[in-house]
Amino acid sequence: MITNSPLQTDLYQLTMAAAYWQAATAEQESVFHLFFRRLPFKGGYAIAAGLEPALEWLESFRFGTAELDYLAGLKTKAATPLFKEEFLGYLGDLRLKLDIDAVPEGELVFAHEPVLRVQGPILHAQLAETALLNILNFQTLVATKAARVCHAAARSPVVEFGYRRAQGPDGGYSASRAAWIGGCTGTSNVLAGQRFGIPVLGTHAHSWVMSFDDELEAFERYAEAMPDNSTLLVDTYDTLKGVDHAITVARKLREKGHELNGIRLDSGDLAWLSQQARAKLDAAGFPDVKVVASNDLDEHIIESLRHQGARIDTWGVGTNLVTAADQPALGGVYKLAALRKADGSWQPRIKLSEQTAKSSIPGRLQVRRFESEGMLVGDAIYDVDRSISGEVEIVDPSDPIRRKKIAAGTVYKDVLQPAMKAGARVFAPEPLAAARERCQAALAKLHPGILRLANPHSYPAGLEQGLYQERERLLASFR
Ligand SMILES: Nc1ncnc2c1ncn2[C@@H]1O[C@H](COP(=O)(O)OP(=O)(O)OP(=O)(O)O)[C@@H](O)[C@H]1O
Ligand SMILES: O=P(O)(O)OC[C@H]1O[C@H](OP(=O)(O)OP(=O)(O)O)[C@H](O)[C@@H]1O
Ligand SMILES: O=C(O)c1cccnc1
Repeated sequence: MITNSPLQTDLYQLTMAAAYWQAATAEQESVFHLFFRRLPFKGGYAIAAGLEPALEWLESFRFGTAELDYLAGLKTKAATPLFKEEFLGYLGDLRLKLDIDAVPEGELVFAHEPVLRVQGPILHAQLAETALLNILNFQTLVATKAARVCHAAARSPVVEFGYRRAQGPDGGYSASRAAWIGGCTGTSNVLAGQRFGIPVLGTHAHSWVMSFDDELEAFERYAEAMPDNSTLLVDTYDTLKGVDHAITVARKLREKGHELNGIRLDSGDLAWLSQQARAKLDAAGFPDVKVVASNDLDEHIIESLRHQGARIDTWGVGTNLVTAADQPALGGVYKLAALRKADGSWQPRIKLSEQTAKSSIPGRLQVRRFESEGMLVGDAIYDVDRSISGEVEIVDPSDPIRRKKIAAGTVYKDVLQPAMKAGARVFAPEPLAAARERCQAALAKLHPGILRLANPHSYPAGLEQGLYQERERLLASFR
């Protein structure tokens, strides 16, 4: 795995840092927000993930001798040093003094809402941008994909099998973590098991069967070695004969006081084969032997298989989950939203765009999430420096005609929680299971129409009316 380094950044962050330092604006107090503009997978929600590794990165931020020596060796086209020695001395002493307010891991997040609010000296906030985006974009994407896959599987377990096809060692490692937050039951990735406490699960490969002259012998030898942990892969030659061989082994195991765990299907028509396999296992007296299926599964195939009446108990999902194959990047951005003036007040900053919806949201933002009768009813992005109370009107920044009024007195919580103050953690790292539970609890509060995979209802998340007007005013001032 990559060890944390302050060089996990784009060169322009360091050249800007040098320029802030030279311009004597490095200490200018600023606020940035990390957010995305569109929900991934054309879905109705996203699941925030990656905060803990992001905090670890921020905490470990130090330029040591090796990093400074490397930067000292960088040259311009004119063969002069890119960075002044004095600036490198400044970097050597630099400790990030940022305040971080964040959406907790496993919590729901919607388009335009800050996943993180980063406040502190602008040079510090700038040096954190690239690593924060890298960590949060990917883990949020995979946690969301996992939540979709698990939703398709209804209550049956989904095991993440993706490490071999993930985007490199670190991609696979982060993906196992995020997939568990999003709802997977376990992973085949042993390192993720050790580091994060995720249950490790698995069957065996085709190579095991191919290493013997016949399949029955292969199954018998495996069951001898793993009498209480055998799920036999039955599709190497002829799947239904493979099921018969597995039943023979299940009988022998039972004679010795053990039970076969399951069989795995990895090719062919998984709906039909699972029904045939279930019928054979039940008829032979093995109703508790599970049918596991794998083979390029994703949420859409799983949903289709369930509608076809497939008798699959456990789903093994690799490639499409850990690579988020249908949308390989989230597109989260990190935008400056406010600067503190000499008198202590905050001055909003906005990035303009041709499309109003793509212009950034100014201010120091928080998200108020409203709930009625146990279900979420809407999110209002508001500026913490403008109080909101009474009836709240939410305006969709992509389509201002879409508005929703939330009655005064509706139950709410503010979603962003303090995570760091002046570079120090506010809370001890939580067990990963807490994020997973938070995710399950949050999804249970979403209307089924929003959870739907295809063409979901859109959850009312947008700008609180006062913030919307302030943004319009700022936009108009530039026109
Ligand atoms: N009943 C089904 N309905 C929808 N999709 C299915 C069904 N059964 C299998 N699939 C999916 O179809 C895709 C391709 O399966 P296909 O049968 O073409 O290849 P395969 O069985 O892997 O072939 P091979 O023997 O070469 O491994 C996989 O993504 C698989 O999950
Ligand atoms: O299809 P995915 O969702 O990515 O799930 C993981 C796949 O990896 C394994 O295949 P592989 O051919 O690598 O090894 P095997 O010989 O054990 O089947 C396994 O059998 C699954 O098909
Ligand atoms: O244990 C398994 O069955 C497994 C593990 C990784 C990839 N495919 C399958």
